[in-house]
Amino acid sequence: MNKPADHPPIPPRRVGVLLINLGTPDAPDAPSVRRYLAEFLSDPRVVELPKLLWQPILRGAVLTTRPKKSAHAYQQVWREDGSPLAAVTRAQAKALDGAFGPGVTVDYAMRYGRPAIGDRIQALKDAGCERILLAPLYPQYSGATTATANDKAFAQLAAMRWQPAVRTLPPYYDDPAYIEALKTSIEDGLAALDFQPDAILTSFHGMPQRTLLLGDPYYCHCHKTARLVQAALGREVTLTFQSRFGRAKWLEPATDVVLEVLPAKGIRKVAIVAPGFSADCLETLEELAIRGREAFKAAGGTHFAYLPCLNDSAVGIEMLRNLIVRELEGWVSLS
Ligand SMILES: C=CC1=C(C)c2cc3[nH]c(cc4nc(cc5[nH]c(cc1n2)c(C)c5CCC(=O)O)C(CCC(=O)O)=C4C)c(C)c3C=C
Ligand SMILES: [Fe+2]
Ligand SMILES: [Fe+2]
Repeated sequence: MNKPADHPPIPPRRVGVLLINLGTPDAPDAPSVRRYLAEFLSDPRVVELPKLLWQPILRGAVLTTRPKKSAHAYQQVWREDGSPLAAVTRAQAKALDGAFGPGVTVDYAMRYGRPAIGDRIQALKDAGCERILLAPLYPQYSGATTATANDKAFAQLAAMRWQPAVRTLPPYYDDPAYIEALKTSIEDGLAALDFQPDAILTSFHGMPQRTLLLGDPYYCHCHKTARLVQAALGREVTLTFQSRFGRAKWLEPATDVVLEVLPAKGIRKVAIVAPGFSADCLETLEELAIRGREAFKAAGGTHFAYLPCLNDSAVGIEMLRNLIVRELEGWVSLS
């Protein structure tokens, strides 16, 4: 049967992989940070307070003070190619594009800001992707990260007449490929130091403690990752939670508090790593590598090293490639 002359174009069938991360401002200035924070902190998966209570606080107190302070922090870590989180995620997508054969396109999107998840799903579909793997790059699951990224993708699907089939990448907090990549990366980082640390800290982004009681597995996923990293390294690691936000009680122990008390306990040399972040970002480069170092030294610490995230390192990309190949099984043959 012939196609009617006005039939919509049909591109060749492809598979898409969409890497998703949190998102970041477009520029390190207060108006851009304000726009970003307004979207991020209005997400009910992130701040779980009734809208009528939270929006006045957000619009009144938070968005009038925090953007300026955060913009200053972003300026400390901004790169020539933009925000570290955006630059690294872009590099990860580039490194993985082509790694799954000619029929698979790898792209990336951000939950907040740009490139928007909805736009990239539509672009993949327009390019012929009838099957899409959504890959939120959070090793440990939480409602505030993994779930909201998937929600946003599903909201786009809800508006599409011809939806692609989708799969989602499960959290990989205990995946041997992830633990092995962390082990290699940490060992390489330690070997390059001119000192041997008395303690290794694994710092994970915090969450309100209430989320644990409400059934979010994030806390347990972080603990399992830390325990497996400890076993893989064959030495003790100390788990901490960073980036406290707001007045509620957050998961403990807090990274900044631990860094400040360690020197008094005779631990004056530390190395700190952030296994919960797939890409270095404000929270690692400014909060840990800059402010963490200052706090530790001010408290009497003598040696401090921040070990980078897996980013687009060879081991990091190989790990992501392994996870993704597994999830694409049955969609593409890659033997
Ligand atoms: C890796 C997992 C993350 C969890 C869990 C998470 C929870 C969470 N975060 C906030 C508030 C803020 N986070 C901010 C930055 C930020 N958070 C993550 C990751 C997780 N957040 C990343 C990767 C980043 C960095 C973004 C970048 O541009 O580099 C910020 C903005 C920066 C600032 O003003 O400090 C806020 C605010 C809450 C409330 C929360 C849990 C409910
Ligand atoms: Fe955060
Ligand atoms: Fe922070």
